[in-house]
Amino acid sequence: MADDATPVVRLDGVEKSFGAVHALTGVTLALAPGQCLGLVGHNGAGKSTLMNVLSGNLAPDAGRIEVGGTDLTRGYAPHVALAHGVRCVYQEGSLCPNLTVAENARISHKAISGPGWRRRARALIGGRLDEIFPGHGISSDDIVGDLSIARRQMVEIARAFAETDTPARVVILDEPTSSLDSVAAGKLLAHVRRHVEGGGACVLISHLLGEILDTADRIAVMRDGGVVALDAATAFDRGKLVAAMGSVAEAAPRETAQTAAIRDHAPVVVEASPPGPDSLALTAHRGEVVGLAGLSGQGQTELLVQIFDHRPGTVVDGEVAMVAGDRQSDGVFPLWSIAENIAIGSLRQFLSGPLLDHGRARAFAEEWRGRIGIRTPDIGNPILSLSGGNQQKALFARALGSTAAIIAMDDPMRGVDVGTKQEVYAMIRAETAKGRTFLWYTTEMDELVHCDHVYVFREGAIVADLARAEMTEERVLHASFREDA
Ligand SMILES: Nc1ncnc2c1ncn2[C@@H]1O[C@H](COP(=O)(O)OP(=O)(O)OP(=O)(O)O)[C@@H](O)[C@H]1O
Repeated sequence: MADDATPVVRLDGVEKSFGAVHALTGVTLALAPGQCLGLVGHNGAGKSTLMNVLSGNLAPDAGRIEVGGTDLTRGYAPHVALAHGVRCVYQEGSLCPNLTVAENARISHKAISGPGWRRRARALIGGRLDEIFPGHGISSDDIVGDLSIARRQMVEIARAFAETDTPARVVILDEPTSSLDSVAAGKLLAHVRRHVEGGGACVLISHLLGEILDTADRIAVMRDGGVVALDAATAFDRGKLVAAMGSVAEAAPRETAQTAAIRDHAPVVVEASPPGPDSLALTAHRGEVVGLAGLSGQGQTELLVQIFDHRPGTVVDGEVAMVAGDRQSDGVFPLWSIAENIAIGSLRQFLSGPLLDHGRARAFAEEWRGRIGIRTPDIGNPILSLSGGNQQKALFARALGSTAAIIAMDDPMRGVDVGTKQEVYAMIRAETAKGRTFLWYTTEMDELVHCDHVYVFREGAIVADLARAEMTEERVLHASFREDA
């Protein structure tokens, strides 16, 4: 780490507003070569907006942008940022779904052109994927839209680190591990360290404070559009970060005794079985929190969808609501308002004869905005005006506000800040006390403590059923890999 070197990037007094929302209120931040800067803050704090300014996608209302000691403020744009080696892995993904992995690599590497470009694009992206995520299972000829969200995230990351005519001087990673399981996340974070130790620079945005503390050299904490703390990573611990972000204390996992009693209740999902050979079957009781774990893409989402759809062969006693993890593809209605996105899960409650009572639907959404803390000046604004984490909160509100007895959650905490997570965990506990059942697929190992028991998935089958008392990260990982692998 070279603290005294010329900053590779310097932002000075950057301001940005969207109508009444002051997303950035005068941010000054420098990044040295050979440094990983961790950036944390609550949902809507301004992290993505700041990175969109740095990558040239948003013009600031005021302030200066310097790259490599040169003032580039006037005319700064994505192609200027790229030409100066500033790369960005976007939270919502920026790949073209109808193109192949290699074609997507070609789009951001214009130096690959002329005869044989396809072969070179394949080699470029394939090589980076092999280096960062060995065993990734992605072909350079795969159509991006056919890949799981985790694999799309891997391609996006490999593309940002790939180098042709300009080196990757600064790689901005906006919640890069949100869809990766713990094994793939570990590979990425090890690569980030290799990158900075080789003289590159990274900005790492994450709501997983452990990975920030373990990976970053310096940490900046943002709150309400400004940087409120900035220091060496060693000066922080989890508690200090949480306090600087203005978040709430952590909820305790529920008692094992409570868990045992639930098994006496009637099952609401009976023997739901994924198609994999020799699979155990999933059973969930009234008032139970059932975890689905394992490496990502092992059939967890497919089983949730099977239960959500009440497909033949699955006995489900009650209505099911789903919280989508891949919010861009399966969750938000992008042309609708925040209020409409929340109320759509409960429309029957708002029927007045054959007509919809819009006033009641809006009041319902307004109530949920307060309960789950969606940061917006107006619930009638478009859903896409919300930060990523706040969009995810709207999806929670849609499911929790419905009358469904069973809530299926597909890795639902992607992009949700630590404070909100604690509030959602508490809401889940309160709802189970009223008899609701939760089926909860998570790629965050820490969340499994909130489950009564956990099914571990491997290659489309359930291979283990771990009770709370016997659940450790080691056991989950052990079951996630084949004995002979
Ligand atoms: N295009 C936009 N139109 C209107 N408001 C926007 C737009 N983009 C961002 N905002 C607002 O700016 C504020 C900062 O959003 P930003 O996405 O930067 O937050 P964030 O810290 O990245 O949050 P998260 O952790 O949820 O990703 C939020 O209040 C958000 O609603």
